[in-house]
Amino acid sequence: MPAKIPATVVTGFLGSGKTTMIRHLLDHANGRRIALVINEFGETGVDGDLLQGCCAPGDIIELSNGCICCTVADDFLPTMEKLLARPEPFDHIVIETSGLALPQPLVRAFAWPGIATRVTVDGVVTVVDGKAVAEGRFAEDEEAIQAQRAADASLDHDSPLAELFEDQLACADMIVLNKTDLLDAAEAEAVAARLSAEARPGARILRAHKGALPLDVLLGINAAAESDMATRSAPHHDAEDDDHDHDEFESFALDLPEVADIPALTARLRAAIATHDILRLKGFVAVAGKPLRLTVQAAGPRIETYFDRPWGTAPRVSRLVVIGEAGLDRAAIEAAIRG
Ligand SMILES: Nc1nc2c(ncn2[C@@H]2O[C@H](COP(=O)(O)OP(=O)(O)OP(=O)(O)O)[C@@H](O)[C@H]2O)c(=O)[nH]1
Repeated sequence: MPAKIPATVVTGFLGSGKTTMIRHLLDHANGRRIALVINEFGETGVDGDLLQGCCAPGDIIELSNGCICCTVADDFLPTMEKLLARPEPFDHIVIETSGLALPQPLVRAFAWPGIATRVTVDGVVTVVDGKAVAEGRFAEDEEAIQAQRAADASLDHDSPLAELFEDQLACADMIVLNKTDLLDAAEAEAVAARLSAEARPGARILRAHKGALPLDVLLGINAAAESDMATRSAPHHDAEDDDHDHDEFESFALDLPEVADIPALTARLRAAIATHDILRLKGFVAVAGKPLRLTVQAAGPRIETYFDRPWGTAPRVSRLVVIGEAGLDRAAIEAAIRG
């Protein structure tokens, strides 16, 4: 029987640096043929666009019908079948889950008949925004939990952000403590200690800047993760409990006219993010007089803008995707960003 194709599942919260790490990996693939499956939260795909040119065009598949962990049977398995049916086999498959996905249901799908004999999960790599952890963005608000429990004795769950974070860590073979450039030595130590307390035994924790880790470190872990799922659940979950919906989070796209003043746009974005607790914002903006499109990225409070490539024949449409916990005040956010 031919050897199974190894697949790496890359997970990690919104904006932690998954796409950046994968871009680095693909740029250093040294001729290895890697297929990429990308899943994003929200209907506008930004990651696939950012990764264009890294693989042969047909080797990137975007799944945009909702979060991969909820659409495994309808979307993910047929996609794998198609990849496996290609006449030229891939050396490796990399799957970037959405920042809101639970990795467990996806990894479990690799045990399904039809897939199990042909692919194996080489490893689950969880990317962590070290600065966000240091700032306590995934920490429990103990007072709020106690107040909720006091009000409803049957209630036994943590904040959606904290639960997701724990689930993503509990599944990992390797945890990438990313964004070390934003941490001092003591913060980095404290974050690493927190991660190792929540990681499964034996999971490696690697520090990284912009996810720049060698391919041979990220790939080739040989974990066969689909075969030991019982060890990959966070304490708040039963081993087989994939119960998960995304009602706790929402996203919308916002179209803008051409922008003349980038610092003014950034200031409006900063104010909107702070006021409305936006978790993630990303997209492309047309700037007056500029042939290149402006990529705009915000992970929590930090905003990055850079010109990446000419619009070419694509319409100069400025579009930003906004993601936050459910209940975003869309009208107010739109007004704040438009100015
Ligand atoms: N300062 C700093 N920024 C980083 C680092 N790695 C990634 N970023 C930035 O963080 C932002 C989000 O990075 P992405 O790679 O798009 O994150 P992601 O996890 O793919 O995001 P989603 O797919 O939306 O969940 C971008 O602005 C990156 O340039 C890092 O090591 N340091």
